[in-house]
Amino acid sequence: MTAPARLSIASEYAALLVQFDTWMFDCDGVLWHGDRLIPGVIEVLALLRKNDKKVVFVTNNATKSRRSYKGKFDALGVEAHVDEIFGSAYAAAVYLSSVAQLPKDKKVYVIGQAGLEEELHEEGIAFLGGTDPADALPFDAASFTPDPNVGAVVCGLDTAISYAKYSKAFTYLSTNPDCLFVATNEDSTYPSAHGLLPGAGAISAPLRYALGRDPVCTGKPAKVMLDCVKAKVNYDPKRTIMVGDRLNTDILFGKAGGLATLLVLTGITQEAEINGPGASHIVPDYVTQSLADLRAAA
Ligand SMILES: O=C(O)[C@H](O)[C@H](O)COP(=O)(O)O
Ligand SMILES: [Mg+2]
Repeated sequence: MTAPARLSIASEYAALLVQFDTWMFDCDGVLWHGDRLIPGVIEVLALLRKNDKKVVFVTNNATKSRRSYKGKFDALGVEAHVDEIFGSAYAAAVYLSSVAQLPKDKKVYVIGQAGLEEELHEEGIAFLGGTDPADALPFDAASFTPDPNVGAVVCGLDTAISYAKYSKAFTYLSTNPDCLFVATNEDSTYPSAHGLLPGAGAISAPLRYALGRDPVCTGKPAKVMLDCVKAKVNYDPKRTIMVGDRLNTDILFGKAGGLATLLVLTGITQEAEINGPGASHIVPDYVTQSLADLRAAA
């Protein structure tokens, strides 16, 4: 199994800058932890833009829409434009409208937060559940009447998850064989500003177990996520690099898309997963400790 090239000297970072015109960045664990920016990120992104590089952000975090991510970038002082931002909430909405072609009279039952609702709305898809306060009330099976127009259940990171939400989603999916089951992403953990927390994959897991059925995943490494990028961004895969912190989403996404891959160790992946006997079979092209290391290329 080939080993990744461990970057360490300025000339190696400078060589990457010359070799790649388009830089795709994962967000959680690469740019920030929660609302805490990783030091050096602003300088590196500014260096890339100064060198006329294309910058794209591709996050599996479905809690925010592209528009609300633009607000987060602005608040953190990071230059970003809505058309450079791609989230798994957007990919899920595009999947439902353009790939699954959910009939216009059908609705989506949402397990997730405002980002998912905003992207569904933007795609003209009606939904219920999500952040609706009524959905947080205790579940009463005797009085629950499923909405007959629900044609899909979409599950994303939901920090207000409840048994009531699981029961409604389970009812829609178990009583209607035609009801689509979509997961925005399957990240097992979320690198918050205060350490790891359960990720979206841990939110959909109880439904998968109860149903004995796997959802269609629209986030990285799924092809539909890269198709969303391709539809808006013109790039040459041979001169594009994907920078991520998780092997089974970001690096797999890059490899599947024919991109070069750079793993950073500021997020999920630990050293033992890329070196030694327990190393993963998913091998990035390059590894560096932090995105900030690219400042050496200046
Ligand atoms: O859903 C999750 O678990 C998190 O959003 C996860 O951190 C994915 O975010 P990304 O690293 O793709 O920005
Ligand atoms: Mg990440």
